[in-house]
Amino acid sequence: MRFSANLGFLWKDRSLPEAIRAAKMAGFDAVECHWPYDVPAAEVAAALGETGLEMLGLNTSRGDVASGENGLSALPGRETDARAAIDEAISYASTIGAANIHVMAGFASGEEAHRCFLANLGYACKAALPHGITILIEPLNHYDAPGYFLSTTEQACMIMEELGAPNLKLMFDCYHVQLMEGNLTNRLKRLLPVTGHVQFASVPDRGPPDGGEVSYSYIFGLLEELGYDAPLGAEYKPVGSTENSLGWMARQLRDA
Ligand SMILES: O=C(O)C(=O)CO
Repeated sequence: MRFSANLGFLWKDRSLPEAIRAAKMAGFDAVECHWPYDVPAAEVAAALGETGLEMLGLNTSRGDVASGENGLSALPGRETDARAAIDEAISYASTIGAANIHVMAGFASGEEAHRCFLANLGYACKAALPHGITILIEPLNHYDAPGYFLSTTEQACMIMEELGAPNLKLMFDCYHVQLMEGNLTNRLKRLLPVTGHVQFASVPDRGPPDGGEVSYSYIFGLLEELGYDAPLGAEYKPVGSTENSLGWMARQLRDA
């Protein structure tokens, strides 16, 4: 069982290179992040090289955060900005050797938004392919992100089927999926072949995975049984220091 530290939430008080070093010290097998763009990619690449950790993925930029944007790729009329964000993510990911890019849809609904998202994802998949990069789409729950375009794995599957791109996969975040759809066991069994990355956090608090309504020791065991051996993304919000939130990992690795 291997774990990836999501540095969008863990060691958020440190610079990205320092957070990578902290994740290594704490025993994580990999790291992932949200929006690394204000840190020069060379600095991130140096910290990854020094620690031997792989950056599994990053998100496309959200757009104008001050005005409440949370992604651009499903916003009709914003194709130029969406594709610039995709190009930026591909350039950053290829410099630091990140294998996945989560293309963020944004707040939108309806048929026009669906067509816009498909077209931008088609652009992203084609541009990412020569770099060996996988494009991920992630359903976000409507409690944290009301009005976000992509909110269920069912919708994500329809999009993946319609586009049919070989490098388009699902980001299965157990936290979001449990809040929107539940039935985690059957969904993981069914969707693992089209899943590019798995993330987790307690439900409903988005805290460490040792409390709340989901038994993650069961979910981690299930994933292992299903032969999924990629690092699992710890994307939770620690209360207090990240180090003090890591008891779950020590227990998990001890009991494995
Ligand atoms: O909320 C998430 O899971 C995201 O990756 C977007 O920030």
